Amino acid sequence: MLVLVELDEHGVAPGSLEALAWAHPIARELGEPLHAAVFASGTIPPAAPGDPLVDLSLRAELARHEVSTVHTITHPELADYSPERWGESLAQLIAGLRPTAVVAAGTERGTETMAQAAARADLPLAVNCTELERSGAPGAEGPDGPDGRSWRLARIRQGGMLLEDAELTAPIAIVTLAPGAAESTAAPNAAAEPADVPEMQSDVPAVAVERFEPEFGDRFVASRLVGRTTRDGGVSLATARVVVSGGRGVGSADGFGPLEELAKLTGGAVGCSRVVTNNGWRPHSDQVGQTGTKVNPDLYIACGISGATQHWVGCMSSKAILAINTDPDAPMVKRATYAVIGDVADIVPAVVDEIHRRAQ
Ligand SMILES: Cc1cc2nc3c(=O)[nH]c(=O)nc-3n(C[C@H](O)[C@H](O)[C@H](O)COP(=O)(O)OP(=O)(O)OC[C@H]3O[C@@H](n4cnc5c(N)ncnc54)[C@H](O)[C@@H]3O)c2cc1C
Repeated sequence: MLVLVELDEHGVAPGSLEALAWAHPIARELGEPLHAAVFASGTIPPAAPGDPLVDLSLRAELARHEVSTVHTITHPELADYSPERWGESLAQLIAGLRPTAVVAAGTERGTETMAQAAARADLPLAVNCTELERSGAPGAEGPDGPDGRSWRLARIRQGGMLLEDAELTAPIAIVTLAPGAAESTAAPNAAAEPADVPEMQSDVPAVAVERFEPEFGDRFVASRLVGRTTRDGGVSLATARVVVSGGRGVGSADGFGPLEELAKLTGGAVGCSRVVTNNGWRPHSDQVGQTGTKVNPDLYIACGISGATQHWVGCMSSKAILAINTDPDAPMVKRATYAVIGDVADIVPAVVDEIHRRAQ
């Protein structure tokens, strides 16, 4: 079984930690080793001695998730992200490895890469899955021929309004994990059973590293990165543990000042509803919901947001929701874990003042 592992500046990206945590019990159930694929472009810190491709902390993280082998995909054309090149690389790796299943986080990049890879490998793709298990006997014949395998899966559809049970028949199951559908914990006994994974140098985590160099023909068509804009610090909306989100009730772009301060004090990110982006108060990248980002923080603070279905599907996976609203009957208030009935322009500055007071 193969997991596409995305990296960020801290190592394995949060969505990929979830994908690893989700995949290893499935691999164990199948009695198969867990492999990881990483694109060794830019983000991987340099070399451990004798192992020039994957740094030690990354290997330790992968070992904690029972990964036995990491395939580092390297090519001069992969210095930057390119959906076509990533997809083609993954398709070539899949063709060589023939894993039973390939799993990626349902991030934008994970989904895009898996769609590219599946199309190039002529395999079906199931996105936003929450469950995956083999439903036929190993080696059983499926409609796709002797290699066809049957899988039962559950996946989230229609912006989160429908949980679908589905049957997938394919020689290799290509799936993405719905964001927030798994806890990003390490395997419980991974550290206790180092003998399960191949032995490496004593000071190097026991994960085998294999370099994979894809081939791109001269006429390979791919999009190319032409510029980069950096966010000024802070955490991303999709991975923030606290999201302070504002709706029409915030009143104006300036009304977001106290929300930004609260997000800063809680180490969180600012989100918003579509009314807010339609009004030009915040950029679309801040929008939470069906046509925005799906978030799953520990705490979602919904300020002056009614809780329309299209917004709710973007925040319903939050562990706790605090609604601040003047209307006690607003759907967001009814569904929230906690609610404060009042004017957002009074409540949020009061919370900010209280945090400052307690910090003194
Ligand atoms: C196809 C489609 C896709 C969509 N996708 C999205 C999406 O991705 N994300 C999204 O958010 N929406 C989306 N929408 C829009 C969605 O249906 C709602 O219109 C939108 O979420 C409402 O935004 P809101 O809660 O800010 O505004 P409103 O629904 O107008 O609610 C404002 C809330 O603020 C409260 N309020 C007013 N003043 C104050 C105050 N001073 N203090 C405290 N509370 C106050 C009110 O009681 C009310 O509950 C989509 C719609 C469609 C049709």
